[in-house]
Amino acid sequence: MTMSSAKIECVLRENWRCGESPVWEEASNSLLFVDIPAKKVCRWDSLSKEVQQVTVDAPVSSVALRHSGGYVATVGTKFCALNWEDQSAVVLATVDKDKKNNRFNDGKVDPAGRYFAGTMAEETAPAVLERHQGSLYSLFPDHHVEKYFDQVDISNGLDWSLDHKIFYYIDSLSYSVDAFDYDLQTGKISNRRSVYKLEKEEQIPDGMCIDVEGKLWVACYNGGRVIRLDPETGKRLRTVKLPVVKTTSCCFGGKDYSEMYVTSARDGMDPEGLLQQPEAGGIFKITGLGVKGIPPYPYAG
Ligand SMILES: O=C(O)[C@H](O)[C@@H](O)[C@H](O)[C@H](O)CO
Ligand SMILES: [Zn+2]
Repeated sequence: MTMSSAKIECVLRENWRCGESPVWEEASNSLLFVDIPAKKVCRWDSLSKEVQQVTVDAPVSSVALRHSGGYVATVGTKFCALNWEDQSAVVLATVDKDKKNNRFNDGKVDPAGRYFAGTMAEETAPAVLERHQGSLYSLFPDHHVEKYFDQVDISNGLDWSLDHKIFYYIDSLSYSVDAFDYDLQTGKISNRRSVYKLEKEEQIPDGMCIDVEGKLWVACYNGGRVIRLDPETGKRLRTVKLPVVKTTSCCFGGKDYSEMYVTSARDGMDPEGLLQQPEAGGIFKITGLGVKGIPPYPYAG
């Protein structure tokens, strides 16, 4: 089998501090993403190339579409509804009330419209933090929150298998991509196991998304790459390197979800690294991968 050759282009060079949570919004031909420490939710119009930004009052770690309009986002330790027009955020639920140093990290909506997101202790430097402080939660459509487990270091990438029977999850400092059995009816998870352990040069697993063939794409923080994994065999199928080392997350978007978008960070880089990687903190578009993605699910509440 020949692998199609990928083309990588930096489409936005605004040098975000920590770009994360890319989400394609088909209705507006836009890429949504966040800059966590800058407390910004951004929307890049792929046709006009304009970026709009909404600034919130705490680190914002993920954003998702909302069925009833607008978006939802994880801000600090709160699940919020975001109204783009008047730039307001309404709190839907708060987690980790006893953990003042915690914040949410990555989040994504499941195929039934529940918004999953996990927490972590705030970092003093990338991947330097008090360990085991995080938990994984989901916000149900009726706005109640369920907690799945605690003892998480850095709650990160997540997605669901195409048949909705498996939930994939990354706790970054475990250097593993894990799977759980998933019950879509109840939103319950069980039977945790590892499907892939990262190799040393792949560094820290961060954001993740699934493609139409059921294979997983994982952005490797400090590894400057996205890797494609077969969760059934545990084998890495492909490595696509990017011109920046702090690749944080990935999603499919564009026409028919045939393009991949990758976010990156510049926080934590020294002046020399920034000189060598002027596109650090940019948003990248990868075309010619030869495989498509699936549309993101909107929050149902
Ligand atoms: O965006 C995230 O997931 C974290 O908030 C970031 O700080 C880094 O990606 C992390 O340090 C890598 O492990
Ligand atoms: Zn992340």
